[in-house]
Amino acid sequence: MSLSQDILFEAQPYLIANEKHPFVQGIIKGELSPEQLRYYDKQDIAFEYNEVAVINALINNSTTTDQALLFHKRQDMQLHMLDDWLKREPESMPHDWESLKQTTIQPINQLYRQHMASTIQTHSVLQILPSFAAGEWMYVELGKFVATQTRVKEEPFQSFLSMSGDDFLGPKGYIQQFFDIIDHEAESATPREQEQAKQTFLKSCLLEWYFWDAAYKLITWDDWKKNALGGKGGVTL
Ligand SMILES: Cc1ncc(CO)c(N)n1
Repeated sequence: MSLSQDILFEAQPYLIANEKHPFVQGIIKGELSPEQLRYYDKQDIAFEYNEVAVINALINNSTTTDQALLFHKRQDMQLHMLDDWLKREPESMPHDWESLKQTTIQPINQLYRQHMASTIQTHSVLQILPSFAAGEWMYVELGKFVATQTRVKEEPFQSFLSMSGDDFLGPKGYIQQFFDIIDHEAESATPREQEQAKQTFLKSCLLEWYFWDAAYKLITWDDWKKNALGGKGGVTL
């Protein structure tokens, strides 16, 4: 079994848990409040900017020119997507550089961003790529899942999880190419390095669930503070 097959097998329970999460169910049914959507929006733009740094590291540490070109193409898409996102200015939340820079990175987002960024210092595509590819894979799979459900047609729900299309799917799509790169790099890696890469992927899948959960419950550092300083022994956030 290739490393990517092994990873995907172990990632299945995480995918099912993400499908069941009330935020994902809320996208399908159109049952999320403006506050929940705004929280997600703000945190996710900041998350995607962090991905720019991770993709840069993938370009820097590519072991072939083809890899570098693929990551470069993905980076181009990322920056265009962010540019389009920032141009949308709903009344509830202006999307511009200044307000984005002032957005507080909330606890789970910080944990996830740092989980991904911490792989950069390995200078290894095998260690960096799974941290990023997991979220891509999760969103594409969730997109396929919501497409099988009777989902509401109204915006913003309809456009949610629509990260599919030819760019990501099929044998030449990003997802398969990322897994091919992981398998190629695994060939010259030790079992321990392969295990580390797998655990990195699975941790990203877990943090995907917590990312929905934080948006669903609107969890902030203030909640963490109140919980810690409230003198009631704390509850699980
Ligand atoms: C948290 C998160 N994970 C993955 C994606 C897909 O890029 C996203 N937009 N946000």
